[in-house]
Amino acid sequence: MGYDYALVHLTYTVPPAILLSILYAPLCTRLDLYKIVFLITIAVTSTIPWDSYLIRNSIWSYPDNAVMGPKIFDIPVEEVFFFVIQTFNTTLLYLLLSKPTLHSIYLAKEKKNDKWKVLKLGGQLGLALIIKKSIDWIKTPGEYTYMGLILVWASPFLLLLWTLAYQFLVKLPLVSTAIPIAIPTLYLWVVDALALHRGTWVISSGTKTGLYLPGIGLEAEEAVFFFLTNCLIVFGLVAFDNALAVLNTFPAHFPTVPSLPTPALLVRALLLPAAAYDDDRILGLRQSVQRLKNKSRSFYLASGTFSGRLRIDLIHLYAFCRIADDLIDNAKSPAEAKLWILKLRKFVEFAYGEAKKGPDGSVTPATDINQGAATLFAMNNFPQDTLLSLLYLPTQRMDKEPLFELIKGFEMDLAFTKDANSTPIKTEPDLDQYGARVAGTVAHLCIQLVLHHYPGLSETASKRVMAAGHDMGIALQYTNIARDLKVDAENGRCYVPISWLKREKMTPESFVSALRSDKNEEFVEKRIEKQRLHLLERAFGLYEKSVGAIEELPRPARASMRVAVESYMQIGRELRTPGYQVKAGRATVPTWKRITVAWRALAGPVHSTR
Ligand SMILES: CC(C)=CCC/C(C)=C/CC/C(C)=C/CC/C(C)=C/[C@@H]1[C@@H](COP(=O)(O)OP(=O)(O)O)[C@]1(C)CC/C=C(\C)CC/C=C(\C)CCC=C(C)C
Repeated sequence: MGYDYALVHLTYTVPPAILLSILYAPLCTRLDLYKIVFLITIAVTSTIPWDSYLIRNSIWSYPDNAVMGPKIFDIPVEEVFFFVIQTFNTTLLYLLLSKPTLHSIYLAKEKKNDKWKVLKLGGQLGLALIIKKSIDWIKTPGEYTYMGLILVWASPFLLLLWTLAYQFLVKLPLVSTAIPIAIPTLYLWVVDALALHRGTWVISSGTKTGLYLPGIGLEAEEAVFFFLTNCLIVFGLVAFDNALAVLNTFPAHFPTVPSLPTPALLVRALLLPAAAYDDDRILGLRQSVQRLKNKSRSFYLASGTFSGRLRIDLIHLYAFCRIADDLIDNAKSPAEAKLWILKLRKFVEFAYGEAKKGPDGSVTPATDINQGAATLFAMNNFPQDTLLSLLYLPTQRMDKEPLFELIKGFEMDLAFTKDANSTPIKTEPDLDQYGARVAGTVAHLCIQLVLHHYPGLSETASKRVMAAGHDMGIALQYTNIARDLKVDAENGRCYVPISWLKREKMTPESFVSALRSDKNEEFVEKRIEKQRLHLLERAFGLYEKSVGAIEELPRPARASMRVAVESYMQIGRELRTPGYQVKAGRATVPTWKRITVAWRALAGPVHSTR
């Protein structure tokens, strides 16, 4: 009896497991736990018979003085623990690295005889040849026996996973495929070489090739073994995510998706022929994600922490809001902006207008991509690259009133006709109303989506979170205005209420001129800063009043909502830091700080104005 093998775990496999667990804990969902347990169960059950066979046939062995003693089917318990910990570590690394990935956008509809068929067949053929060769090697015992045994065990699983998930294995970013294979493989090569040199485990000499990995002197079989086992784990996870992406993306095939899909449902999703995929849905999602990625660093980061169909709905909602705001903001004339407002209203009317009431009073809701009037209207009136995002706005899951209110908010901006003095924001209540329209509404819609996907909150609690969300939306809008004072001034806009400016003996026009100038006297700069701080004071007042309500939201959306709010309010915290200089007209939050803020928000309630 000895502790050498146990020591290998204590020194090399357990510390990374602890580190990865600490890093991933705030991001971990029930679905992630399900994936981890699923993968470990498959890894352990599929490896035990093979490993046991190898030990009983003396391909490798463990000196008595290196292991503690207890065995399962002749395998030392330390070795069984190895299957568990290796799968755990590689899985956590994969989950961590692929958190930002929205898997649905990597699905691809297949057409007859396109490149996908060739690729799938090529991979299958390659793996089938490997299986054939390894059987030949096993049949003639000798120096290729161990290599043959490794390949004959791993390749059929790889063949199966390739057949089910080849699209994702090829298309996913390398950070979700190659990196989580490469890092644990290189690490385990070093650990294995050290253990072999110490004699913790021994490979018999008659059944190995005698080839070594240059540099660390590791047997080729061991190098192949660790590479393939990590491939198996990552391929398995990719197939799992492929199945989830199919389930989440195609409601026509899978109307409802349980929070923890059964293995049978996952297999059914993987077996859906890629020719049956709805490519408009995939393209629409790709366009909405691209818009989110290009336009908002805060919400893009936050979107990665939401999951399933809620994440998809929020991304389409963001795209709709962004498209509407941009069409109006970038219009070449007030007349064009007015026309966009009319068109947006009409589009929303059409999008909601298709619900039909039957003679018995039953309501047939509009389908979420309206093949009827809304589609036709959008095709005739909106730019090509906005169509799919508009059409996939999740109208059946949200009220229409907030959307009309949002458009009313955009309409308020049209009042800035001649100069900044024509502002519609005369008093603080005017600014609150503007914030309620452009942001309170967005909060209402976001919360509605959350409550649709995670139902069960009582009516009173729902009302409470809606009211708090409304205030939080206004808080974000105040922050947005404080950040964009200079940018808005360049466009002749001033959102600071006239009543506030009056106290400083300023008008919107003089305030805008000061913001545009680089040569202000110190007292003018101080006045500008005072207005910015006043806006932020109100922003944080509203934030403090409403932030607690996030903890009343359904648990699966709580932490993600915290990230969305906190990563935006961080802009306000930066602006409030004494001595902070606004660069290029806009306050930005460095990436490392964004990630830290998001991580802290995921870990638990934040409640901080500083
Ligand atoms: C995670 C994810 C994808 C969320 C989507 C959130 C979403 C739909 C945002 C829409 C943003 C948008 C373009 C709205 C148009 C009107 C507008 C410009 C509003 C301002 C947003 C700023 O966005 P951005 O900085 O990108 O815009 P500009 O560069 O300035 O043009 C706003 C500041 C409003 C955003 C308001 C919210 C997202 C609501 C926040 C409140 C909650 C989520 C509720 C919290 C819950 C409780 C219970 C308190």
